[in-house]
Amino acid sequence: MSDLKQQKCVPCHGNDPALTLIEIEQLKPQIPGWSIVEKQGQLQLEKIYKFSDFQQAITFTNAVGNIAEDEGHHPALLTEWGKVTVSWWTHAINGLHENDFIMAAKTDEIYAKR
Ligand SMILES: C[C@H](O)[C@H](O)[C@H]1CNC2=NC(N)=NC(=O)C2=N1
Repeated sequence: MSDLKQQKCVPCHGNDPALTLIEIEQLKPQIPGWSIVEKQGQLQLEKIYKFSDFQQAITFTNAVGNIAEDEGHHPALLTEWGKVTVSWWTHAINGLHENDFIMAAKTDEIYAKR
């Protein structure tokens, strides 16, 4: 399988099935440090990134927002002093799609290159 962070999100209109638990377990090793959490009955990818002040956290938040707009796939972002909590899931299917793993990998790349 090619590197997730090099992939583009595919349009998801709610017809695709959510990933199965087996598919999720197969993809998870490619996004180390991300947790699978269940919120309001939906599986989501979640990761907390650490920073040394608020400015760095908000700069990272904006960079993640920019790739979300580029890819047409949007996260939940909680920006606090010194940390940003990023959550990816696919609203259209109330669950996880490969797009979420692609975006998680791209989020890690932004953090690594900041
Ligand atoms: C029309 C538009 O592409 C859709 O509403 C997109 C926008 N961004 C999205 N982001 C996420 N995370 N899930 C979606 O289902 C979704 N749908």
